Amino acid sequence: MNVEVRDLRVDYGEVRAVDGMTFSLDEGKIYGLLGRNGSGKTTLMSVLAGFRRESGGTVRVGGRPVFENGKVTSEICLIRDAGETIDIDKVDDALYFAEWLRPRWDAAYADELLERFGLRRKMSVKAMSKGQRSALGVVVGLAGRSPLTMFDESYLGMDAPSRYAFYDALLADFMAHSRTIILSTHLIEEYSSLFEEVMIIDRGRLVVQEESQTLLSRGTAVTGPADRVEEFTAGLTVLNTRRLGPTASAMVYGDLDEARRRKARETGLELGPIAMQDLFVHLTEPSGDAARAVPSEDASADRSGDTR
Ligand SMILES: Nc1ncnc2c1ncn2[C@@H]1O[C@H](COP(=O)(O)OP(=O)(O)OP(=O)(O)O)[C@@H](O)[C@H]1O
Repeated sequence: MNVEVRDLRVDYGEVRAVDGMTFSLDEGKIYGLLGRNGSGKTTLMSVLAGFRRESGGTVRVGGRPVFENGKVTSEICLIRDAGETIDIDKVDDALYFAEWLRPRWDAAYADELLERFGLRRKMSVKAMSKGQRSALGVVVGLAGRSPLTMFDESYLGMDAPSRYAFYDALLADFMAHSRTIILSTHLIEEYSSLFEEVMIIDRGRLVVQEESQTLLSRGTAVTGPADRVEEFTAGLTVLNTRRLGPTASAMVYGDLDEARRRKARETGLELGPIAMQDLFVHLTEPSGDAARAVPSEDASADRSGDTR
């Protein structure tokens, strides 16, 4: 299901949690939603799921408004963190409700996933560990096959083997049953290979929306003698510089064409990739407006109010 958001604002009293976001999401893609604590990820997804009404702007999912629109919300699933299912008695009840709510529910697949995560239908939800409750959320989110499925830090408490089982199941099921998936996470490196596109939000605003590979290709680590690094990076957007004695390593954001890359190598500089997590940290630096200084085309369109 495609998503169209225009100038979205969400206020909690005096607090503006989402501050004028405009973006579009395509059908059949996996999006990573990244942002520091309190940047507005949960609020944004709550509005996309129809749990909360927007304070201003418009939200359309599959071309239709979402809030208090049962036809649309039955096609949307937002799995939040592990505490949410705690009021439900047994795993069986959680699955019963999920099946009742979700028109595309696949019961056989739900059973397969339960087994994969070591869960049983008779288990008491209250007695489950945090990781087991997260795994139950994953089962509900995947077996629901909702055309817009969102997982909001749904890995909390899950150990590494369970998280990897989640990533494998998500990719395999997405390949078999295409839908729009949004994954919000702080485990950026672990998740990054799942994302086709990345959205970075900062203080309620969208600062980057890029294909994952494009975003990664915009970051380059330039390493070598400090004076040459300084000379080479003059005029470029430098997110961060580290010095170790006479050597410096600068994190450059922006496209470096082949001529520049050749020049760097000829002057004895090394060029390397930057991890998505490092890019994220520096693009959302509270002190500097790095991302705002070097917006992606999509995000700059967002701020100027253009449509994509
Ligand atoms: N119910 C609420 N009442 C008042 N303010 C709220 C409420 N929920 C969220 N906020 C505020 O809105 C802002 C965005 O919060 P939100 O939970 O959407 O961020 P987040 O990006 O999901 O954070 P985290 O990564 O820590 O989960 C924060 O400043 C938060 O304090």
